[in-house]
Amino acid sequence: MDKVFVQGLEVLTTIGVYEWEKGIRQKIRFDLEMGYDTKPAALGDDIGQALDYAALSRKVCAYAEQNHVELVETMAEHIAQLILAEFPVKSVRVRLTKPGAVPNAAGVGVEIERFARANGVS
Ligand SMILES: Nc1nc2c(c(=O)[nH]1)N=C([C@H](O)[C@@H](O)CO)CN2
Repeated sequence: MDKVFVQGLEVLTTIGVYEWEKGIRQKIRFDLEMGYDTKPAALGDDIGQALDYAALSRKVCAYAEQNHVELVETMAEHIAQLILAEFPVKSVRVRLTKPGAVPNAAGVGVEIERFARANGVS
């Protein structure tokens, strides 16, 4: 399956399990990979048949900025379900990194993969 990806998409949001985290915004980073047939867009050289990674990135940023959760797991799941619901993709892989959350680690986080249902509804 072809893939369309977005790498290193950074968002400032309120996320964390500790009280001190609930009053601040922290940076999170998304690496996204969508299963999508790119051939029709390529044959027609047509953005209308492409998975528009700019539009997708805007939706992800808006959601992550405006919705505050405790766990990186929760945010990753919400983003995966948002993409499956709003874009005609076959699958989505979401890697969410929280840089600087753990001293001496460059980043921590989760990576999940979710699939569209067979009938195209997620
Ligand atoms: N599996 C997880 N472990 C932890 C999380 C999380 O979201 N998932 N979050 C925290 C704190 O919010 C941490 O990021 C603050 O430094 C701790 N462990």
